[in-house]
Parts: sequence; structure tokens; C-alpha cells
Amino acid sequence: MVKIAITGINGRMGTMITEIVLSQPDMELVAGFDLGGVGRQIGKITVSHVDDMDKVLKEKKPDALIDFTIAQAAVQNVKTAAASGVNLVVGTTGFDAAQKEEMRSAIHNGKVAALISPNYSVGVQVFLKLLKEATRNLEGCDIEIIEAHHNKKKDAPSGTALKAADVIAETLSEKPGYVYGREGVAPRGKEIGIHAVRGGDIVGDHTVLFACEGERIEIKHQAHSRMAFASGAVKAARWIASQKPGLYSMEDMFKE
Ligand SMILES: NC(=O)C1=CN([C@@H]2O[C@H](COP(=O)(O)OP(=O)(O)OC[C@H]3O[C@@H](n4cnc5c(N)ncnc54)[C@H](OP(=O)(O)O)[C@@H]3O)[C@@H](O)[C@H]2O)C=CC1
Ligand SMILES: O=C(O)C1=N[C@H](C(=O)O)C[C@H](O)C1
Repeated sequence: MVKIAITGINGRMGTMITEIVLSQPDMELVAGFDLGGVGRQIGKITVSHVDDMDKVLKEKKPDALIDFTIAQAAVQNVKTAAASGVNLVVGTTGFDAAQKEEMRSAIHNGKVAALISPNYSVGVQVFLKLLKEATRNLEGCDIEIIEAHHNKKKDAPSGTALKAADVIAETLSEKPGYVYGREGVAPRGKEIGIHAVRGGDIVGDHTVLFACEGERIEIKHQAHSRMAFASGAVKAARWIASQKPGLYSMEDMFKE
């Protein structure tokens, strides 16, 4: 049995991940944490307040903790889990460079295995590969990234849009800067433009526009359901539970 704990268990993603975990014959939900809904019964567990995480993790000893919260909370959750020797799957987005470094060092010091990805859908992994291929063949074209999400999303631009920009930047022979939105007198340079749209119940759209002389290409991924992310995160938890200590990416998981 793979024993799973979830932080942000009452959230949009936490709720869906819980459903999937409970339906897996080889998985057991052993703990769930959030700020509210404490004491709520889910399957065999009761939701704990995140402040009790250290104590509950030591008692329940999960094989992996899945975190979908907000950046500031996720950093703290990673530190607590890693210090208790619990492996991690982090789906939260919106980290700055210092927060990423804090998580890396906690994972290293705790000698745990962790997968951190802004997007757990299979389609997005293919989308990122297509971006590499397009970038290699379209050097010199202008590149704009447009993402759209629901009106409850807290961070902008999305973690996936930033990952797409990084993949493109690493592939280009000259590393470009990023421009977030455009306004005023702003002539275009070599930069990658990144634009965020927020509205309604859009699950998650990412479009990369390669605008060239006389033609253009758009590469687009659209999620129709959060199930695409949630099922990937549960698969990642099963995978990370048997990995050696270290920080992993979705590419590592799909290599196998
Ligand atoms: N990697 C991927 O594939 C995907 C990533 N995401 C990312 O996942 C994150 C969560 O998204 P979503 O589920 O839509 O957001 P929600 O706001 O629906 O859920 C987040 C949950 O975490 C709770 N929370 C806040 N702080 C803490 C804390 N310190 N400890 C435990 N729980 C806490 C929130 O409580 P409260 O509401 O009371 O604040 C809420 O219940 C976002 O960063 C989003 O960008 C989303 C989809 C896919
Ligand atoms: O907050 C969301 O909903 C999503 N967030 C992730 C991101 O920021 O990239 C992934 C997905 O697009 C949904």
C-alpha cells in the first residue's frame, strides 16, 4: 500500500486528488491538512489543521505528501514534510527564486525524494516537447505566451506559462528576457512576451505564438478538466514513493 497525505485537501485540486486516491486499490489516504474544515471525516481520516502537520506526519508516516496550496504555504509544508522524511509531490505554483531555493535545500537536507511541477497533465509534457522542436526550427520569430485561467486563480502568470518560457529560453541560442503584458510605448525587442487572462471557470489554456515573417504557428494546450492534473499528481505520488532522495521533474518520471 502507498500511504498518501494531502495538503490543501479542501481545495479544488485537493478534493479531486482525494477522490482519485480513495479509488486506488494500492493506495491509502492516511492524512489530510488544510486551514479550514478541520475534523471533517474523509474516508478513514479526519482533516487536520496544517499546524498539526509535524505531529500527524510522524504518527501516520505517509510514503508521499501531495501539496496543492499556495506558494508561501507550500514552502512551509515542504520544510515540515522533508524534516519528517516524507517524500513530496508539489503542484503549487507562484514560487519566486528564493522560495524555490528554500524548498531545494529542505529536500536535500531531509534526504527525501520530491517531484515539483507546475503542471501534472500528460498533454502539457507533450506541449513542452513541441515547444522545443518549434523553437529550434523558428529562431528569429517573435514569441508570445498567452495563458487563460479561472477567476479564482491567485497567481499570475501561471507556473506552466513560466515553465514554457524557460523551456523556450533554454532552447534559443541567445537567452531572451521576459516582458509581462505590454502597455504604453513599448517597441518589441527579442524578449518573450507573457500574458495572463483571468475569467469564469476556464480550467487552464496555454498558447505559444511563434510570429514570423509571412506566417505564424500557434501551439496550444487546453485542459477541459482538473482530472488531467489530478490523475498525473496521483501517478507522480506512486512514482516518487519508490525513488531515491533527490529533486525530480515530470521528464524524469516519463523517462521510465
Ligand atoms: N501542478 C498542476 O498540475 C496544477 C497546479 N495548480 C496549483 O495548485 C495550487 C492550488 O490550486 P487550487 O486547488 O485551484 O486552489 P484552492 O484555493 O482551491 O485550494 C488551495 C487549498 O489550500 C488551502 N491552504 C492555504 N494555505 C494552506 C496551508 N498553509 N496549509 C494547508 N492548506 C492551505 C486553501 O485554504 P483557504 O481556501 O482557506 O485559503 C485551499 O483549501 C495553485 O498554486 C495552482 O496554481 C492547480 C492545478 C494544477
Ligand atoms: O491554478 C490553476 O488552476 C492551474 N495552475 C497551474 C499553473 O499555474 O500553471 C496549472 C494549470 O494550468 C491550472
